[in-house]
Amino acid sequence: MDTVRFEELDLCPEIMKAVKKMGFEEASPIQAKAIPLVREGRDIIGQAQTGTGKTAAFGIPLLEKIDPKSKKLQAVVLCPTRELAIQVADEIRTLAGYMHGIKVLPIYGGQEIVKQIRSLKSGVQLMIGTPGRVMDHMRRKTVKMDHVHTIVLDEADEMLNMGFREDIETILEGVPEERQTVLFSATMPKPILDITKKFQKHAEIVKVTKKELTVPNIEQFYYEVKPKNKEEVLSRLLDIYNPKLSVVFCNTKKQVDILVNGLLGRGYFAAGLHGDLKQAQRDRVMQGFRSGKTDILVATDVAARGIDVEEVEAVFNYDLPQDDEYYVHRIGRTGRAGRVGRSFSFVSGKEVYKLREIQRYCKTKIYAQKVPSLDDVANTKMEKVMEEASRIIDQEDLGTFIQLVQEEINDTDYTSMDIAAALLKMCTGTAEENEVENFEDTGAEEPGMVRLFINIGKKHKAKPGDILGAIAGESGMPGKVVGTIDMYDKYTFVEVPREYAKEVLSSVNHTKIKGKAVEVEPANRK
Ligand SMILES: Nc1ncnc2c1ncn2[C@@H]1O[C@H](COP(=O)(O)OP(=O)(O)OP(=O)(O)O)[C@@H](O)[C@H]1O
Ligand SMILES: [Mg+2]
Repeated sequence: MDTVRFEELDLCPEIMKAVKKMGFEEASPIQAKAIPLVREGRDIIGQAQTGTGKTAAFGIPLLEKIDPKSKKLQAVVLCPTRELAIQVADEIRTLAGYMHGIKVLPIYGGQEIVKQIRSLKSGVQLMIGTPGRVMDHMRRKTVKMDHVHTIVLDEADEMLNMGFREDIETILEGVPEERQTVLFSATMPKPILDITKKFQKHAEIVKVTKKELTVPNIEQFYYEVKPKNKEEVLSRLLDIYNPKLSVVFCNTKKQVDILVNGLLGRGYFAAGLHGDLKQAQRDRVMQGFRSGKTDILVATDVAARGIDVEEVEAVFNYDLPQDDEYYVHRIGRTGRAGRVGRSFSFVSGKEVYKLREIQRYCKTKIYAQKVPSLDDVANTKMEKVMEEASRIIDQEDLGTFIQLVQEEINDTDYTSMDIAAALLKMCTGTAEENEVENFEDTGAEEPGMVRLFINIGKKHKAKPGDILGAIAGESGMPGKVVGTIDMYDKYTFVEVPREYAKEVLSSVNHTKIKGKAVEVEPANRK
């Protein structure tokens, strides 16, 4: 980052104090470039990568332009989503924390209009709103635009796309012509730039030039995954990378709901966000996510733009986005303000071509990765547990625990190794079941068969070619298991018809046969 200190930008002392309190040391490049121009009153089109501080780039000069003595509405920021309106209002309020007499109000659909009208009457100078609700207030005359001198369109390209264009036009027609109009986004597709001519006067493009549209501190990966395996692969990646917070993007509301249920069923703290939820629910979901109570936000593109949550360490494209720009915005939910992040995109079949197109558009490389196996997941969990165990051994007093283990050894015929292994197993938890349904290629030789790798216990030694009728008999399913393939001591590969596989696994667990069906392995055949 080019370094410009906030001192050099000549901010008013109150804002300077707030900026320091927020922990900003240097102005980001877009802030350094845009603040002086917006302050001069110029119309600008500001473009800079995700998470590089565009909000303060317009928020600071906007606050400086507000006359606190007048209680009239003076500036309006338009945002494409309700969550973003709330967030931008919060950031600007924080920036205004030491200023007196400035009222900032978010206005969005789904919130009680009567309450909004009451707040508006109390003299709001700066309104942050979604286009639909702002228009609504203009129609009701509960908002008067005649003293508005500045309008900001945050995520301008999104708002000017077909969906919002008319609304924006209507709003701008209601604002005095001598206004200043400022647009910001991380992406500015050419057609949008043409449209902006209609809204702005001699606009200057303020672009922080970078080759890539995405920030370099996000590592970008992709996985080829069949649609029905996506949930399993997502779980494995979550287990391996263990991100503090993650955002998972799906293309439909229905998929969001399905995935949230699936993840909850697997024991993850996930919540969904999409346009069919009531506003109160949406607020609850965002609050839960911001506070870390929910660590996986599953969302449609409503969460793709602008949302800033510090600890998001991973973004998943569960479905590949339809538009290239959306890829940029979605993955931009991580790696913000110089932090690092990772993005994982799932593609199946022909979508690989779409992914190539996205890479060309973003001018970045998205690296292909192999889906981690259950072994990889288990190893990662094991490593983490062992790391923590080493720390405890080195740093903590284990006297009483050692004594307890010793007593257990004296009372039983277990070794300390048995006890350590059992505890490790408890800590790491092994993923069993489910796999059969999810995993297509388990390396079975015959079509329609699934290969299982199971621990049948030493006394059940089976030879290659045996029919494991004995096990099947014990588990109450004679004749369903078809044959063994390989032998590794007490571990045996068996091949069973796909439709019986899950039943076999669970019945092997039920009977007294020691051990469990530990894994479904895509085994290497000779
Ligand atoms: N100069 C700065 N130094 C450090 N952090 C900053 C600075 N300016 C802004 N930030 C912080 O960086 C984060 C990202 O800022 P912001 O949300 O404005 O990004 P953005 O450029 O609007 O991204 P997007 O394109 O995703 O909307 C915020 O948490 C913000 O408080
Ligand atoms: Mg933003």
